[in-house]
Amino acid sequence: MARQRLNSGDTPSKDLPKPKLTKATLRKAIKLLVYLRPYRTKFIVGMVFLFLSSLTALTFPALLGAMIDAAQGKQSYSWLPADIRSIGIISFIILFVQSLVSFFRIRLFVEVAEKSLADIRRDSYYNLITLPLDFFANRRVGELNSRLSADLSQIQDTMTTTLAETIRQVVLLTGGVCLLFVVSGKLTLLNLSILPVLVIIAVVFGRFIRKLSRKAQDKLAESNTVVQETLQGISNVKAFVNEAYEAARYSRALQSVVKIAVKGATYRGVFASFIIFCLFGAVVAVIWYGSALVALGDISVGDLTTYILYSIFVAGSMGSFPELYANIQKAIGASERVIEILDEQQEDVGLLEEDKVIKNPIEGHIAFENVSFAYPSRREITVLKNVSFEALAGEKIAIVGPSGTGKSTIASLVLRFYKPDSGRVLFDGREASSYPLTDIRNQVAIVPQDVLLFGGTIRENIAYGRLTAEAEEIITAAKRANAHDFIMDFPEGYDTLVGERGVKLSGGQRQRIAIARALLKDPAILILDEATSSLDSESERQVQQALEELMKNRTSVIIAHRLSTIREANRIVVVECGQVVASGTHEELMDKGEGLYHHLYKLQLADR
Ligand SMILES: Nc1ncnc2c1ncn2[C@@H]1O[C@H](COP(=O)(O)OP(=O)(O)OP(=O)(O)O)[C@@H](O)[C@H]1O
Repeated sequence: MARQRLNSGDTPSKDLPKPKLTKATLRKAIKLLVYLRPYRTKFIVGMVFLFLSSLTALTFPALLGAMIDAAQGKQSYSWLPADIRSIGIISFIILFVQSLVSFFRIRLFVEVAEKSLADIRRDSYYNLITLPLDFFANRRVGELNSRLSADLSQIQDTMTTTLAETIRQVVLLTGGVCLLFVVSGKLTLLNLSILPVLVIIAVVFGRFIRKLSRKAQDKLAESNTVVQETLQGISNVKAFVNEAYEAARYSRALQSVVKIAVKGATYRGVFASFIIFCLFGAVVAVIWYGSALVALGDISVGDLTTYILYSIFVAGSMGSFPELYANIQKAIGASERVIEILDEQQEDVGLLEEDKVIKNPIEGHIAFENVSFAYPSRREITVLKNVSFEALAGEKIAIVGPSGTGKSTIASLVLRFYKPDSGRVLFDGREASSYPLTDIRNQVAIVPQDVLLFGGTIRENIAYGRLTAEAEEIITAAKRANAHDFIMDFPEGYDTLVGERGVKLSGGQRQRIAIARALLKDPAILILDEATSSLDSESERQVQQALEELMKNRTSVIIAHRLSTIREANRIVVVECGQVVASGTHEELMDKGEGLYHHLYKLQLADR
C-alpha cells in the first residue's frame, strides 16, 4: 500500500507527472530498452535469479505447514519426509539458496541498471550539448537540468527496484493464488470474495487521501513563500512598518495549512481504522472458517498455517501493486521525456578529438549578402532585414546601432548559431553552409559582453580556448592579454580558483582571461561584443590594450557600444531596426552630417 504523507517532505520525483499508459507512450519508453542490450546476459541471469528467489519464497508456507503437521505425526506431502528435523534442515537449505540467489539478483540488477543508466545519461548529455541554441532559447536551462535529473533518477529507480519488485510480486501473486487453491479451494473462494473488494476500496480511498496530502503540501509551500518574500524584502517591510501585516499574513497561511492537514488526518484516521478492521476482519473470517474446516477434518492444522501464510503473501502483493504501477507510470513518462531529448535534431558538430582538426581553413573574409533573419522562437519579428556588409581578411569592421537592433544577432549568424532565413553568409567567398560547423566555430572566437568563466582554475579557464595548449603557451597568451601580472599577484597564481561563474574576479580581469582564451585559440575571425558596463579607466586601458593585441592579424567584427574605440575601424556598419542604414569609415560617416552615427557619436561625446 502506498504510504501517505501529510507533510511537504516528498522528494521531487514524487511530483513527476504520470501519463496514461497507451501504446504510443509504451512504444516510446520501450526505446530506452536498447540501452540494456550491451548488458543483456547479466540482465537475463538476473531475471532467472529473480524468478528463483521468488519461487523459493513460495516454498516456505508449505514447509512450515508440513512441519506443524509433522509435529502431530502427519505427513503433508508424499515427497517430503514427515520428521521435523529434516523439514527444518531443508527449510534452512532453501533459505540459504534464496539468500544467495537474492544477493546475485540484486548485485546483477543494480550493475546492469547503473551501467545502462550511465549510458543514457551520457547520451542525453551529448545530445543536449550538441543541440542548436534555439532549443535552449525555448527552455529554462535550470528547469531542463533538474527535469532531466529527476527523470533519470526515476528511470534508475525503476530499473534497480521497481521492475524487479513487480516481477517478484507477480510471481508471488499468481503462485500464491494457485497454491491457495491447492491447499483449500473452499477457503480460497471465501478469501477471493473479500480481498479484491478490500484492495479496491483501499486504492480509491488512498488516492483521495493523497490528493489531500498534496493540497497540504501546496498550502505549506504558499506559507513558505510568505516567509521568503518577507525576508527578501525585509528592509521594505521595516521601512513601511508592516511587520504586523506580514505576521498576520503568515498566520493566515499557517491556519489554512493546519485546517487542511487536520482534514487529511481525519480521513487518514478513518482510513486506518477501516483497514485495520477489514484486515483483521478478513483474518478472523479465514481462521474462523479454516478452524471449522479443521474440525470437520477437511484440512489439517498444517494446511491452515500454510494457507494463512500464502494469504499474507497474496495480500502483500496485491497491496504493493498500486505503488508499483504508479512508479512504472512515472518512469514511462520520464522515459518519454528523455527520449524526446535523445530524438531532438542535433547540430552536426562532432564530439571526437579529430573533429577539432580544421579541414577547411578560412582566411578571414566575411560577407553578408541580403541576410534576413527571424529567431525560430519568435518568427513574427524579423530581426535582420536584407543586411549586407563585407570585411576583407584582416580588416576591422565595427557594427554600431541602438540597443536591440540586431548587432549580437549578426554575431550569432557568423558563429552559425542560427542560419539566415534568406540571403547568404560567406566565408572567403564560399557559402557558410558548405563548411562543417566545427570548421567555422574552430576559426571564429568571440569575446562576449558577459564573460562566463567555468568554476575551475585560471589556467583551466584560459586553456578552454585550446585544450591541448602547453603551460608555456597559456602563460604567453595571458601575458599578451595583460593578465599575467594580476594572475601572479594571487598567491596561487594560475591555480587560483575563479569561483562559480568566475565571481571571484573583477569584470576587467574576467575580460582579460577571455581575451587570453581567444588568443590561445588564435582564430581567423574574431567577434568582440564590447562590454557596456564601464570599467575604471585603468582597467579599460588594460583591456583595450589586450584587445588591440588580440585583433592583430585577423578579421575583427566589433560590436561597439563605445564609439571612441572604433574610430580606426576599416568600416563602420550602422544598423537600425535590423537594417543597415549607413556604412563607411568614421570620417566618411561624420562627413555625412545628420545621420544616425553622427547623432550617436555626438550623444556619447556629450556624455563624457
Ligand atoms: N534567442 C532569441 N530569441 C528571440 N528573440 C531574440 C533572441 N535574441 C535576441 N532576440 C531579439 O532580437 C532583437 C535583436 O537582439 P540583439 O541581441 O541582436 O540586439 P543588439 O543590437 O545586440 O542589442 P544590445 O546592443 O542591447 O546588445 C531584440 O529585439 C531581441 O529581443
